[in-house]
Amino acid sequence: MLEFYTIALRGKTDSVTTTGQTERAIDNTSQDNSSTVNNVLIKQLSSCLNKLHLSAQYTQELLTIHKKLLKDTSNDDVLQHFIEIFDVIVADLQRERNSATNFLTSLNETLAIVQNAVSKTLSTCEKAQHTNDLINIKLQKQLLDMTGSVEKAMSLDQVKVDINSKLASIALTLEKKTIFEQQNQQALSNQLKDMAAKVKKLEEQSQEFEVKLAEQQRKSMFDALTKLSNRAAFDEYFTQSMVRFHHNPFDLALAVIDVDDFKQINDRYGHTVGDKTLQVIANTIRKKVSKDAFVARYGGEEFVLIYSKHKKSELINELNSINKSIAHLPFQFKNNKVSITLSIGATHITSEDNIHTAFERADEAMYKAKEKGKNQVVYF
Ligand SMILES: Nc1nc2c(ncn2[C@@H]2O[C@H](COP(=O)(O)OP(=O)(O)OP(=O)(O)O)[C@@H](O)[C@H]2O)c(=O)[nH]1
Repeated sequence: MLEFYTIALRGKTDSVTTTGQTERAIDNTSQDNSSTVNNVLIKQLSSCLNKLHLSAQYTQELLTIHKKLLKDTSNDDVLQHFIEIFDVIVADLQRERNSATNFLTSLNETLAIVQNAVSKTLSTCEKAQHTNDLINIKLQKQLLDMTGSVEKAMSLDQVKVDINSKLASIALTLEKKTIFEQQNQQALSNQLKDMAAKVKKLEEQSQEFEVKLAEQQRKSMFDALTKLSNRAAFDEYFTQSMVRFHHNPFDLALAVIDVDDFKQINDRYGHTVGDKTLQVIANTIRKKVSKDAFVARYGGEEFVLIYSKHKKSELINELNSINKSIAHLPFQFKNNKVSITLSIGATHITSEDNIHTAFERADEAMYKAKEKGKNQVVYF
């Protein structure tokens, strides 16, 4: 993004300089410059957008604006679309922040309620202990009283009367003690039930959040337009494959596919047709490619494949077959039959390779295929 801003600023300064000059100065050369700057900016922005993972709603909005951006060429339009794109990105970041903030707030509230319930339960227990101690003291006093009365009694009748009255008091105290204990137990059990419900709610909230995070993580690895894995998923898969390869070498191969003259499709038939074409190409590659190969949209009209079990000749055969399938697709735009071809570069990974050298070699092979007239596979 920083890189992108720098280019944007440079583009803007250039355009400001030219507007202050004479009419002749704003000639074809400056228009060419401005359009080149716009193209560089759009390319840079497209690459930044490919790395962004917004929600479905905002991805759709982004795609719509991106389409307009590719179509409109005037400086004002391009600038306006850039602003719209930034607005969408900011809105999505705000949404994500709100959703995380809401979850954390509700988690905090529930935790506070649970903490409150725990201290209430502890204080109820302490109070109950205190009341129990008081009742026990009272009972001990009543028993002591009874012994004293027996000692002080002058006749058996007086002993009988005294003992009966003291026993009645003791029975009353014991009855109170039982009632108190029952009530206390009920209150404790209610508080525990309440607490269990709160903890359950907390668990449910955490699970919901986990599901949301997993879903977001899953979406962040897919390309919204073609439904293939995206560049982030490719980077992760390729890095892991490289680690496995260097640990224990196997037939690891990489293919870079670029659609030939795709700009013409956009320019002649519009970006919606361009998008649909990319979807059809992606679906065909997905159907034709071996089950164990990994397929991703690298960005724009570029796709990448990673193979783990193909030797050179099998690999080239499969890539040629994919190329043929695409070339035979019956595209028809505005009553024109159009044939679409691919330039494909492929290479096997060697023990000297890292992810960059391997990718560069496959990319160079793809450019070689373009140089040699496109619609072919080149293996380096
Ligand atoms: N419709 C549509 N077009 C896209 C998308 N991403 C990139 N493009 C377009 O793809 C085109 C790529 O053009 P170039 O890089 O000039 O390449 P090309 O026309 O395929 O020419 P060669 O590579 O030389 O065969 C540009 O016009 C981009 O605007 C997309 O998501 N949808």
